[in-house]
Amino acid sequence: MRVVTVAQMKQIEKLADANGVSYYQMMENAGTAAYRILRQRVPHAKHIAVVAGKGNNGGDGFVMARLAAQDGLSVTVVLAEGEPVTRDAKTNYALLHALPVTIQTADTVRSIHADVVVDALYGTGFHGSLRPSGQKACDFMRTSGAYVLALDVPSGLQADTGIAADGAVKAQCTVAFDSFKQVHIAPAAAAFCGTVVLADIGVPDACHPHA
Ligand SMILES: NC(=O)C1=CN([C@@H]2O[C@H](COP(=O)(O)OP(=O)(O)OC[C@H]3O[C@@H](n4cnc5c(N)ncnc54)[C@H](OP(=O)(O)O)[C@@H]3O)[C@@H](O)[C@H]2O)[C@@H](O)CC1
Ligand SMILES: [K+]
Repeated sequence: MRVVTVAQMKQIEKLADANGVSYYQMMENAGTAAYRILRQRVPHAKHIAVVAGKGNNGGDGFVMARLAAQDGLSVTVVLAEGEPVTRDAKTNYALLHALPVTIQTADTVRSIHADVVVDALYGTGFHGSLRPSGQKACDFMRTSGAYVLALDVPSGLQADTGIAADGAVKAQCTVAFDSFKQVHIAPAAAAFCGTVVLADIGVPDACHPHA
C-alpha cells in the first residue's frame, strides 16, 4: 500500500506531467474515476450537488458535474468560495456553461435537496481552520442527509496528519487519488473518511517513489 505526503504527491504529479500525462488529464481522470465510483455506490442517484472550492479539488468536482449532467442527472454546483482560480479548474468550470447545470453561491446552499453531495471543497491544499464560508459549506454537507462522497480528502482534514478542524465533513466514501495519504489511514480520521477507495488517475508507475 503506497502512502505519500502532500509534497511527494506534488512531485509525483510533476513527474507525470513531464512524462506526458498533463495536469489537465489527471484532473479529467480523477473526476471520471470518482464519478464511476459514485455510480457504483449510489446507482439510483438522481440529483447531485457538487460543493466546489476554488482550487483543483473543485476542478475535480466540475469534471464530475459535467459527467453527471451528460448522464441526465440533475446537477447543482455550489461555488462555496466563489469562482475557481486555478487554470484547470477554470477550464472545467467553463465547460459547465453549455450544460443544464444549476450554479449557486454559498448563500443559497441550505435550500438544495440532493441525494448525493460531492465534497469538492478542499483536498490536499487545506490548511489551518475553517473560515466562515467553508464552515457554512461544511455545515451543509454534514447536515444534508445525503450520501457524501469526498474527493481525495474530506474537507477540513489535513491530508498529512488526518487532523480534523472543527466542523469538518464526514463522508460515507472518500476517493483517494493515485496514492493514499496519512488522512486515509489515520485511525482518528476514519470516521470522517468513511470507506476509502483508491482511484487510478493515470500516473505511470515509474513516477512513484521507489518504483
Ligand atoms: N495537481 C493536480 O494537477 C491535480 C490535483 N488534483 C486535485 O487537486 C487537489 C489539490 O488541489 P490544490 O493544490 O489546488 O488545493 P485544494 O485542495 O483545491 O485547496 C486549495 C484551495 O483551498 C483554499 N483553502 C485552503 N485552506 C483553507 C481554509 N482553511 N479556509 C478557506 N480556504 C482554504 C485555498 O485558498 P487560500 O488558502 O489559498 O486562500 C485554495 O483556494 C487534490 O486534493 C486533488 O483533489 C487532482 O485533480 C489530480 C491532479
Ligand atoms: K474534498
